Amino acid sequence: MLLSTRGLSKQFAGLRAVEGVDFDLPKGEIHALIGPNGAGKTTLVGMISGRIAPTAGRVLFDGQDITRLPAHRRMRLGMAYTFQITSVFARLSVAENVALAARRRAHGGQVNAVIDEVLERVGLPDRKDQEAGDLAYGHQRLLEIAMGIAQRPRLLILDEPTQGLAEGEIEGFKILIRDLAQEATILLIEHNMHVVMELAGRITVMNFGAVLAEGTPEQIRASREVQAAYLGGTSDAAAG
Ligand SMILES: Nc1ncnc2c1ncn2[C@@H]1O[C@H](COP(=O)(O)OP(=O)(O)OP(=O)(O)O)[C@@H](O)[C@H]1O
Repeated sequence: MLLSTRGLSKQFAGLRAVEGVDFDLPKGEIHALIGPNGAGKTTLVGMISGRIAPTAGRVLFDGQDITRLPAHRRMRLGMAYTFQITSVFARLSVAENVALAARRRAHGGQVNAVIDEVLERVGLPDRKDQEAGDLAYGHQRLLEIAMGIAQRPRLLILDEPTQGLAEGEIEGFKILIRDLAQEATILLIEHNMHVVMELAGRITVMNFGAVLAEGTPEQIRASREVQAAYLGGTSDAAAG
């Protein structure tokens, strides 16, 4: 396993946002985390990445207990995280944004090589010198992914990466993720069920802070519990 959680829990005041989650992510998998709004997905991933301190439980990365490691130390171990809301530096150029991320792992002349390589991979090589804030929204999301890849992560966590993307951009995103999966394990919080069903090898469904179901896309699509969580059990919500 590249990543495991055991009994991972977070309470905000009286609210149990995440409760006793045991989660396992094998190396090389594309894994989707889905669930209704407020199910606890972002909180769970926040505890995995080190942005949120758990109330109870443990996080293991490549066999090491990292529960108490700060986020920047987890990055150095090979975790990269892109946010739900774009987090690019609007006044810096595309290349400068990538350089900030690349310097976490590369040095000197290597940084320029990493910039060229990752911008090529996400399809933004022509945008290198443009101010990031001037990019179209979909391109800003791709830039964020480029910043993630530039850290050469072993685990890449993407929080709602296709939100706000146009249909054509989503096609490009799927190709990009399949390509990235050759070298990194991918954990994807995603609301677009078509993307989830096409990309994910396995899916974990959360509801009310707990894991409701886990399985292949076929198993999740067929699960009555999952259908109930999404639509009161009346339809095949998980299919689309
Ligand atoms: N900092 C916080 N303080 C208090 N409550 C919070 C905080 N962060 C999240 N919550 C609550 O915890 C619960 C889980 O939220 P979380 O954002 O993890 O869900 P989610 O599954 O990611 O939802 P969405 O799909 O809408 O992003 C929600 O009820 C939310 O209101």
